[in-house]
Amino acid sequence: MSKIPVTIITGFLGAGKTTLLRHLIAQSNGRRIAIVVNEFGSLGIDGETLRGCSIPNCPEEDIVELTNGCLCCTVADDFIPTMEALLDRPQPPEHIVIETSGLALPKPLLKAFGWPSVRTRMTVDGVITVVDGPAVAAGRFADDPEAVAKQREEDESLDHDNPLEEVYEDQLDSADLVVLNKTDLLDEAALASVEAALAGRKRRVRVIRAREGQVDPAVLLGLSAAAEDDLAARPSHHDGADEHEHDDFTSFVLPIREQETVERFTARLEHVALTHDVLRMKGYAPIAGKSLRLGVQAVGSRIRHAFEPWGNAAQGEGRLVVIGLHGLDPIAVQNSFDAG
Ligand SMILES: Nc1nc2c(ncn2[C@@H]2O[C@H](COP(=O)(O)OP(=O)(O)OP(=O)(O)O)[C@@H](O)[C@H]2O)c(=O)[nH]1
Repeated sequence: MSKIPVTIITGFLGAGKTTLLRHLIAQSNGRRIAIVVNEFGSLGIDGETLRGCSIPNCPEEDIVELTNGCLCCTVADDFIPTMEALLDRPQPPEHIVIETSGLALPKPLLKAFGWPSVRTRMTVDGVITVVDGPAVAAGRFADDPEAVAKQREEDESLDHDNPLEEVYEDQLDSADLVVLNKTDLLDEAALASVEAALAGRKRRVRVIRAREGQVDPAVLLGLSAAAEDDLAARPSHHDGADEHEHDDFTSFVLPIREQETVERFTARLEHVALTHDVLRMKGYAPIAGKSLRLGVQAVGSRIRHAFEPWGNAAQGEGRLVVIGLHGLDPIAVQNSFDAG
């Protein structure tokens, strides 16, 4: 029996993983693809976004959500049973795509594919790392990405005390393919500089540019990497550690009451982004006089919004998932939102 290929999509918070997945589903040409979405925090926004994608060949039951946080800590209880359940369906998927949380270290997930019940039936076709071009160009993960890449080549024991940088580098160092996304927000010189930094890394992988995650599925699927057999070539800052810390990051959900207008709501979000060091906000709000809800996405201070159906969510009850570094105070963020 041939093994079912699994593609892992990783990449930092807000890099464009869900956007890329939507494109992939829309272009799947009837191929039976099951999607497993792992979220950091307790509210599954990505799964909902995908379910609401209204793409005809994307049935809801093919989207499975794991919202219990870190995959590697829930492998036995959550992840393995989920994968087994997918395999045991009367019509098993032809391909499985896993979107990891933007804060996930991919290596523990790769290790899970060594589990006996999974190893015989699935193989990791490839790890695709989506990179947020503007965030890297702005030095969000390292003060000077090029200098760090160079230094890293020279010094294996380089001390990284920035948890963001560690996550970002672990995601890159597990990749079989890097998608440099949001090219519309960078000029050619900035793109070339980010590419140079990526090319300077020890693990050499192909980098392709993308806008709105638009990459041909033929490029993404079918890499035949068998990554589970190739762990040693994918270094991690956490190699050798039995457990890793989750305390670096925090996530909470704020209830959002009805907002007077779209502008008032986004102004409040902007105020939060300016006054607190938030990494990511996503959610939805009721807007006075509107039957649809307003979906919002914020990466740093860049905010996007669009009206969307309420789906299965309770009508009129808005929610905002906020993710930041440890110590981000929910009450202070709520106050900042209210004052905005
Ligand atoms: N300008 C621009 N925005 C983009 C592009 N791709 C994605 N976005 C926007 O970036 C935001 C984050 O995109 P997502 O696809 O939700 O990112 P993600 O990696 O799934 O985010 P997490 O699951 O929270 O880690 C959304 O507002 C997208 O619309 C792009 O190529 N250009």
